[in-house]
Amino acid sequence: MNWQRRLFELMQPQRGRMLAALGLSLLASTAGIGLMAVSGHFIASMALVGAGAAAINYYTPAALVRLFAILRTGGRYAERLCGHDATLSILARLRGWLFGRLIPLAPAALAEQRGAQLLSRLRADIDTLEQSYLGLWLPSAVAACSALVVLVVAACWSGWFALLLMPLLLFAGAWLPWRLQASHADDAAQIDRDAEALRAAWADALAGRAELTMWGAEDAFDARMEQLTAQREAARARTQRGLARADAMLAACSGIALSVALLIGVLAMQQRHLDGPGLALLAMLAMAAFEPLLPLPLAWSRLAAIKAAAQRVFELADRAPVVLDPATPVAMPQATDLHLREVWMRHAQHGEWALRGLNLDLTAGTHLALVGASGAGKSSLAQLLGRLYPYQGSVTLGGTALDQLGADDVRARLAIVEQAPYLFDASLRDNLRIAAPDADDATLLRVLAVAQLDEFLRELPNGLDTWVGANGVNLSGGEARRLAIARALLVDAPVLVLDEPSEGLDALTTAALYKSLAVETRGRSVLLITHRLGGIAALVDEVAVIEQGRIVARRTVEGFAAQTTDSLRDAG
Ligand SMILES: Nc1ncnc2c1ncn2[C@@H]1O[C@H](COP(=O)(O)OP(=O)(O)OP(=O)(O)O)[C@@H](O)[C@H]1O
Repeated sequence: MNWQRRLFELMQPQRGRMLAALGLSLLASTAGIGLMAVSGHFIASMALVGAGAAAINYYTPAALVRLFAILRTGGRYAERLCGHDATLSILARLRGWLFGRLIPLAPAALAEQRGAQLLSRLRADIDTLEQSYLGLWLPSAVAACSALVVLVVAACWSGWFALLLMPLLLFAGAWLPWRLQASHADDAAQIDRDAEALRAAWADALAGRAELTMWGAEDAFDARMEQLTAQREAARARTQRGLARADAMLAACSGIALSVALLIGVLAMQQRHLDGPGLALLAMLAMAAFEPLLPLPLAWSRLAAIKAAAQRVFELADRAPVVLDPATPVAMPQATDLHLREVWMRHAQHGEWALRGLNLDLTAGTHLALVGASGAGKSSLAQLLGRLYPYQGSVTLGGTALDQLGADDVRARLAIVEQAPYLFDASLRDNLRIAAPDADDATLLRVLAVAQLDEFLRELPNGLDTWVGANGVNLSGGEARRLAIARALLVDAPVLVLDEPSEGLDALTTAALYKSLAVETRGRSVLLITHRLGGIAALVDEVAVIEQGRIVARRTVEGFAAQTTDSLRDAG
């Protein structure tokens, strides 16, 4: 299905408002043409009366002038109201539709997209698509219908006049805008590419300002921005020149039409088929016929951008989610033993394997640490358990395959605190309540105490109402991580997976955190992912070692500590 059809289908629910705006716009436009033509006739008649040449019926044309003027002004006002209402509804629908499509894609099917860049590009694309109705299709439809009305009126008076007017209208209303958009398609693509590159550069400049300043790379960065801006402006200027040429040619067409009308009109006057006011009406009609065509060059210069935006949006929306919920999820088992057999997983479809035939058992109530070097695959395992990425091999929870269970059911059993948890631009309370919307303040304070944030909270003048900022920017890394741990504790899930919870914490706080977590999670399973071994004995009973995506050893925590000491002694 081509992109226009799909776009129209998406706009279908707003069909009524769109048609109403079209009708009103057509009314305003034809009333404008009528006003010009009747005014010409009326003024010429009045001049003749003034010269004493004739007596005329004053009332009918005066009433028509008033009627057309009212219809033109009122129609234009109502059309704007209705058109913008339709556009805003289309915008809301497009945004909602796209958001609904994107949610199941993140993160696996959007692996190659950067969050901020994706967001700003989609925003720009949706804004461009929003213009498709009001900025392109509506003026085109109005111009076509108005031209048809003028041709019918002209044909009623003289077939020749209509025949001569038609090619001029076709040239100005169809060929000119089409030619303009075709000859500037490369410029439109260039503007689009440069805008995308500039958006990415701006996102980098804002996020990486400190690095750019620190390493003295600001000038090079600024030069790149300037080059992109200059390139885009050059393409814009070429398009503007094309637009100016098209406008001039349109005005020339209108002038030629006027000359044709005068020529035919004068000939008709000689044969006494037309009087002076009739000639003025004809001339004004010919000129006014081109008025609805004036927005067309600009409207059609938008076509390439609209097409590119639609194709990008549909390409993204058509992507299949990589992790699919089963059509009929199996009922959640009571048991919570977790078994992984020969599990392979990677982040991108053709990327490197992060887990390579991993085997791991976490029977109910076990507290296990997963340790390994950076890049060994620890976080990948947490992401797999959170059902964010597909896998090969067998993963069972309570004896049922993980991919047979509903994703929400799995998440209710498995609470996962990621290595870089996301915090929302909201208060501490709201960030916690995302996990348990009904939790009261006492419950929140209790889990914050378990996460060793009670002292921190006491020092905050606004307590739970403290604003954490976008992605917890107002908190330290360690505070943000502990807030995420507190949030996970609210779920009361039988299996808790903690990815590097001690990152950014001093040894004393780490020890206190592990101790309170040990009490809080008694009877539940814990998978502690870490590369910092200090203090883990307070929380876990066993340690599994991961290397290059496989478990290579598993020991009691005491056995592991003894072996590590021996290895260090041997190395020394
Ligand atoms: N989003 C991603 N896209 C592509 N590859 C990834 C992604 N995340 C991790 N990887 C790759 O997967 C492999 C395992 O990474 P993972 O983050 O699981 O390691 P880790 O043991 O948790 O390391 P660290 O202790 O440094 O966090 C690495 O080779 C890494 O480069």
